[in-house]
Amino acid sequence: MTTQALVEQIRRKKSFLCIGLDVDLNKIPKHLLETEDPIFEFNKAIIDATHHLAVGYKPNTAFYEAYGIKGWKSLEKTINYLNANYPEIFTIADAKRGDIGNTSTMYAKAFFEDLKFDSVTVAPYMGKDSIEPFLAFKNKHTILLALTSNQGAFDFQTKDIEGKKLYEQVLELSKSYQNSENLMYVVGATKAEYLSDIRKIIPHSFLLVPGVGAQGGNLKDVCKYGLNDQVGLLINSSRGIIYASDAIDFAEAAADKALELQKEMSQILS
Ligand SMILES: O=c1ccn([C@@H]2O[C@H](COP(=O)(O)O)[C@@H](O)[C@H]2O)c(=O)[nH]1
Repeated sequence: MTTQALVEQIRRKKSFLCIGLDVDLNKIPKHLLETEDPIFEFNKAIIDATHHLAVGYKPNTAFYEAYGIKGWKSLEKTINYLNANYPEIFTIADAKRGDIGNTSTMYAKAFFEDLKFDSVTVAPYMGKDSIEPFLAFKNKHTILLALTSNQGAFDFQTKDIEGKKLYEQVLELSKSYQNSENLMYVVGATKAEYLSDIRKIIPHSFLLVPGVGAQGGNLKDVCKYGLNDQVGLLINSSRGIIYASDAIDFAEAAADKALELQKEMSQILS
């Protein structure tokens, strides 16, 4: 998907919401456990109930890998279902990959060619030759971890190195990579106070912002400095939406939570 198609969808739906599909079999309604593929049935119901309110879905691959080959099959069915039924939706494989060049190419093929995701999250720690293989794919997006939402972000990412914070170095250096127009960045909603400085370095890039909802991040705080002329934000909420109810009405309850965020976004955009 092109960035322009994503921006058009955001403007049409008045939403920049991304719903995280982090499926935990201990948290989903019990009746689904009797079906052949509970993870897929759960995702399908959530997607059907919320697709008009969200512009993206983000399965975190850990929640599928944890269930072995069955989990990977559920991930494949989920992305195929999205691409077949809602082709306008932006899809993110939250896999946090990155390795030496030839291995990164294989990761990129797995997520962009085999599973046909629009984007994948990548860790920047191994540098340029670990990231450029992902960037080589046209109309696919590489979402680089910049300043993450967790407490451990302060262990390394905010450390001063030669007068700049490490995450600032990541943002600046990555702009010089080949095909850097295919880059987006992860910035946690819990780090909203850094967004004004971040926007000085990457004013035009899209940011994937997890941490709203269960982690305590706030939509308004993020939008204050995070928005740009193309909106430039994808706000993710996973547990706060998909586990709104563990009863038969789970999909409707998720839609209600998604609607609350979409309404707030619609107001902010107008
Ligand atoms: O900095 C980061 C990077 C990724 N995540 C992921 O986003 C979701 C957040 O889930 P919630 O339930 O809305 O808290 C999850 O998949 C994380 O692994 C993040 O939270 N922070």
